Amino acid sequence: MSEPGTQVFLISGFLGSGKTSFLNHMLKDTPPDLKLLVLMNEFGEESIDGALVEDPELEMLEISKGSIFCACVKGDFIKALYQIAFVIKPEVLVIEASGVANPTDIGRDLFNPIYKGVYKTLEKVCVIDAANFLEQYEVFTALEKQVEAADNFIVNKTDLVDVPTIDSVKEVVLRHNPKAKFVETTYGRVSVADLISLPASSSSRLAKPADKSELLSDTALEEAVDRILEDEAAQVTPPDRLISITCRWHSGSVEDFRPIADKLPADVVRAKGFIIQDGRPYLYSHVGHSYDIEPFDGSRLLDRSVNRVVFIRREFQEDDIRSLFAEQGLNLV
Ligand SMILES: Nc1nc2c(ncn2[C@@H]2O[C@H](COP(=O)(O)OP(=O)(O)OP(=O)(O)O)[C@@H](O)[C@H]2O)c(=O)[nH]1
Repeated sequence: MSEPGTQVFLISGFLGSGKTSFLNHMLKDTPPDLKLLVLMNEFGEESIDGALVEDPELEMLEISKGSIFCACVKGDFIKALYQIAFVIKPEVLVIEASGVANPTDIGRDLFNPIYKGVYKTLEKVCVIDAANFLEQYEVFTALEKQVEAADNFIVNKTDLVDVPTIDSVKEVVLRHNPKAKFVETTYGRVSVADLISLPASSSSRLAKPADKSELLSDTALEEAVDRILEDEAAQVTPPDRLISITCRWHSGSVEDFRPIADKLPADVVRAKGFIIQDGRPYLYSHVGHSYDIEPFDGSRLLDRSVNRVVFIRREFQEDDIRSLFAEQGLNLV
């Protein structure tokens, strides 16, 4: 019998398109005994998505502060893949890429000889925000790269648009990826079987962690990472110039924060975070020109000692956002 390998499933899609919503749906839809690992990648300096994953039992790794496909944290990504391939050895690895990722090189990364063929298959799904795609597509190169790289497309947020808009979105996607296949939905509710073929799970087939003597030494692994990063064909430059700003503060209510969300500079493309009021967390999520603040019932561990919001924007400055907090009398820490 051949050594069981790992099937890889990449979820791409622009900031706020609905990747985590789809991931949560997908996790409910997979057999409970399947050994599945999620690798979450966030562009923001601080991870918010980790707390949004609804399955408290889930095995999860997080790489924040940049895109796993860009030079900034690609080294961490390659090392994490090494650990996953030989120590964790899941049957399925689901990677949620950051919303600004350029996934062009993922195939080359996964099938690098250092992983000795452990990564068997790669399927790529791109989540599209039907309400914001046509506008974002004009501005952000990452979207074009994500569209070109994917096999399947989830056209999400169809509740917010009319049929001609959905048709226009698909037309643009097909122009860059003529083989694109589409599923339309809301809140990422898609039957996973329509997108990927998961292995029939059997824990008896699970591979054992490799013996330490079989693994590359730390130095050899660093050298392998350097070779991958130095590959001239690799696309390790971020496709779009964006920055992330993290704001933390202690006091204040949801209503104190709302005027800040109302007055955000127009170049903020995504903002999200948690506001704690009377010990209860509220999830703030801002995409495009609108936002929601709703009670959050997630079961994952959440730091309730501080309010924290991450803003992702195009202008490389933060004073205007910090001033909005000062105007509201909220002292940042
Ligand atoms: N109206 C509507 N809102 C949606 C839908 N899907 C997701 N949302 C909302 O859109 C926001 C972003 O959804 P997420 O699933 O966090 O998106 P994401 O792609 O993981 O976001 P990032 O990780 O920040 O890039 C959240 O407030 C969701 O509740 C949908 O189909 N319709």
